[in-house]
Amino acid sequence: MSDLHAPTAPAGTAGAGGHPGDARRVLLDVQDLAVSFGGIKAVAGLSFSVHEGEIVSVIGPNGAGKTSAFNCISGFYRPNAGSVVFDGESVTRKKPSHITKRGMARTFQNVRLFRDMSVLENVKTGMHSHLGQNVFDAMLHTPRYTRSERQCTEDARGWLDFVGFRADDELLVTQLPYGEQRRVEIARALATQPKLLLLDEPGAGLNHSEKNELMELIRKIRDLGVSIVLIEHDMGLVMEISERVVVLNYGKEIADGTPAEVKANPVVIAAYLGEEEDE
Ligand SMILES: Nc1ncnc2c1ncn2[C@@H]1O[C@H](COP(=O)(O)OP(=O)(O)OP(=O)(O)O)[C@@H](O)[C@H]1O
Repeated sequence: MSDLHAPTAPAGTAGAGGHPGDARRVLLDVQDLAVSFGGIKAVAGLSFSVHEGEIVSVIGPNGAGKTSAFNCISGFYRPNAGSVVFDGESVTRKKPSHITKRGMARTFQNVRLFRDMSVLENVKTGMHSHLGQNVFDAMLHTPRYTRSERQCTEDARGWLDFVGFRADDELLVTQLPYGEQRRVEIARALATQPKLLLLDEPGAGLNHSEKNELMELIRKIRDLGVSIVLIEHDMGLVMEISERVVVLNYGKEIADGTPAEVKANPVVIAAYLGEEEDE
């Protein structure tokens, strides 16, 4: 399997929005991010940062702007204001393909896989950003192409194995149960060799034992040197897995701290109680 390389630049100090006292290098720094849709301010001045090797959860009531923030950070939405600096480079308003190449990968709230492709082909699409093939190699099936295809298949199977995929990788993804589709999506994201992985509600639709396996997998990914940011509604999962929790309400962060700090924060409690009253 391909090696995953964590960034090797020297450690700096925590940037604005980071947790005080965290001396690890800041990998992602989001400052004053904003995006609106018509009159709706989905993200309204969000600032937070993520350090190398950190697991951070982003939580908040429904409609708080979590997915919109992910979409701005990963290039799927163009923010109206603010900045996103990733691994020392401004990636604000850059295309998703550019951001993926720089080392940021993501999954989606509703699994997004190529429905007419097999599991293996789906994972192989994650590798195209860093393959040495060109269109002539592919057309003429040169020895270089054949070699690289073989390596690609081997690596894709390695990632499927890593995420604990148990079914037949020649199946179409639509033939898989939901939990397995989620694993394939994570395998495809890992195949891009990311430094940072954004997971949008990875626990949604999973049963209790699948959620435990997911937590194990997230820790395994972090142990490769990959930083992880997850949006998640399952508070049990969030509190157990996260080193730090960023809480959003109305597009802004209202708290940023350890799970224990956030759980005891009256502003956070009020935001969630407000949600219950709205229902
Ligand atoms: N493409 C869009 N067009 C119009 N409005 C949008 C769009 N994307 C998000 N919104 C609106 O922006 C607000 C924030 O939505 P977003 O999905 O980011 O919240 P969220 O915190 O991820 O919510 P949930 O937890 O329910 O997934 C909502 O009012 C939503 O309706």
